Amino acid sequence: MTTLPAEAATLPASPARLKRFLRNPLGMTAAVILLLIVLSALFAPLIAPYDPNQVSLGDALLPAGADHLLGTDASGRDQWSRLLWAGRTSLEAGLIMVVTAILVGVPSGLLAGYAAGWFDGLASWIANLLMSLPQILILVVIITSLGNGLYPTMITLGILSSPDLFRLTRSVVVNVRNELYIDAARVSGLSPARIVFRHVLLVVLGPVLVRSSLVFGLAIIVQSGLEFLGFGQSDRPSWGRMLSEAFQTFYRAPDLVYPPGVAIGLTAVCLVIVAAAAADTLGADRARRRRGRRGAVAPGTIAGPVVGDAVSDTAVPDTAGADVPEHPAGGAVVAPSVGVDGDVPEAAVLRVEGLTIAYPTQSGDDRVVVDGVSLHLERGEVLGIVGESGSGKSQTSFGILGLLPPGARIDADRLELSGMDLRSAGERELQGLRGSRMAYIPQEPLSNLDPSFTVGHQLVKPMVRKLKVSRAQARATAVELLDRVGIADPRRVMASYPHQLSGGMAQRVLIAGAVSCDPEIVIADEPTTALDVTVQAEVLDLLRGLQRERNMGMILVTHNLGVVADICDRVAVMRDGRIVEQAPVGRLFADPRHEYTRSLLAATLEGAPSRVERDRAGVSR
Ligand SMILES: Nc1ncnc2c1ncn2[C@@H]1O[C@H](COP(=O)(O)OP(=O)(O)OP(=O)(O)O)[C@@H](O)[C@H]1O
Repeated sequence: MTTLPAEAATLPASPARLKRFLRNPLGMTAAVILLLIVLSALFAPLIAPYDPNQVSLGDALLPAGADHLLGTDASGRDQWSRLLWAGRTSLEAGLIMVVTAILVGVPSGLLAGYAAGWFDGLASWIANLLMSLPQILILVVIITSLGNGLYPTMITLGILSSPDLFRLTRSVVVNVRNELYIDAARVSGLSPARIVFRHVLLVVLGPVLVRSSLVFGLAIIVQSGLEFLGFGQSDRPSWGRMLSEAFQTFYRAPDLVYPPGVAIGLTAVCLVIVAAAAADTLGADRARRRRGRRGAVAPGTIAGPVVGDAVSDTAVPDTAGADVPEHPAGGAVVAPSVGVDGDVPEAAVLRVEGLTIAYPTQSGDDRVVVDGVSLHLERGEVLGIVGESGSGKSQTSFGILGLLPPGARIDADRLELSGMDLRSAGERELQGLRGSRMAYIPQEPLSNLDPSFTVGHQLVKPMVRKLKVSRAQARATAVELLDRVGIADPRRVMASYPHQLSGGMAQRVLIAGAVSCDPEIVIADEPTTALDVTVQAEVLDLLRGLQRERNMGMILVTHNLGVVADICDRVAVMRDGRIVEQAPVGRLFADPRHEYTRSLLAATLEGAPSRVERDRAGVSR
């Protein structure tokens, strides 16, 4: 998670995507045919030589000729004019159905997939119910009670086909919501609604558009079928009605079935081909991005673990900052931590006292994962939190940021940022603090950038929103920041997408984003774990440099005592949710007092004598 990839207002320009689509000859041909069909329907009043309903019994069943391009029907009506006008009805019908299906299916799918919980259960149940209902029976009931107008019929059909889009949207959102860049957006202080509109909707858009074209084709076929069966308005020509009428005179004029039949078939087939070509284009795009994420690792960097692992490893919360529930009075909070926080200076920017985080278990007891942790952070200070995996380092960080998942119970005697009590802050207030006063730097740089937006977008938007500066100002600051974090060609990188960056570059971008709104504290959670050793040292130097320049308080979560020795002022050693020892770095390395600290140091030094022992032996460092 990070403060950075918060917002992006527009869809990224995608000339490459368009080019790929244009290079697909089948898709292009189908798109052109569709366009001609739509234009001819739109301009029917101008193009059609006759009134489509003008009966002239004297001209009945005339063959195709100069006067009547496609001949006439049994009532002497001009077939070409009827075909053009009928296109309007059929396309309008398709549009009504597809728009209804989108309006019903997509928002509900977004909400169900993103918020989950009871709404997901209810919406999925309704979708299953709609899919199991006999649709033709429902249509007959609707037509009988509301009449056979185009709107009631097609809206009903739209509602009946919305479960398809609901399921598609929901499944895409369920996948996307676990992406780290969505967590990053939460840390940056975006509300759930903004996250959905800025980040999730964009990912859903492609598959939904593709599926909607198929629904459109289906709508035209279904509407034609209904007209063929005699449902529909007799005063409005449609392809289905033309087909039905042609069948009535089939033995006398069999050719009359061709124009409406070809129009229905051609439109439906073209829609399917365009949908398939669009799906191919988007699929190639996604594959490229995935390859990019795995492969866009520059020489000297290594790819990190897969996203899913990263999420579980770091126990990233899975929903936007839930309201922080109280720890149950007298709950299963075990003995307080034996860690020592020393004297807390009045100027401390962050004060945490007795922080306890617990999760309910199936047996009904609480499992305490952070147990009475007390720590503080001054401006300009770097506090390292070290400890083995699962010791509660990340949970402590998320507790401070107010980003624990639902179900987490949190309690603290004190939790203050510059004197502000975070325990009583509401979710909106916390959203306001995250990304501006409290920033976060994650361990998975590439996964924490939204692949859909350029680096520039992802740097500029949070500044515009949080600092209320103009886009131009934010852009200028972003370029300066990229330059400061050691990116060689900031303007080019601003226009790049995350898959075009190496892991080290992406982490520099995230660091630039984290400090862009001048936070009071930065929490860096294993910021160098996914990077190559050579890049690690540079990134640590960068972090230390920025932290000093901007006088920020920084919490550095790490497994690595070497990193602590390099850049931390104080260090807290965690084990099993408790701080077992907390001391200035020099003291801790020279004179580790807790047995666990000594074992950590011994493991780090791989059997080498401790500094105390070396000092005693007169060995200089
Ligand atoms: N949502 C959750 N529900 C229940 N337990 C959780 C949840 N998230 C984390 N935990 C537990 O909390 C404990 C502390 O996890 P945390 O992620 O803080 O460890 P960590 O020290 O940061 O480890 P690592 O260095 O591997 O990231 C772990 O035992 C973990 O299983």
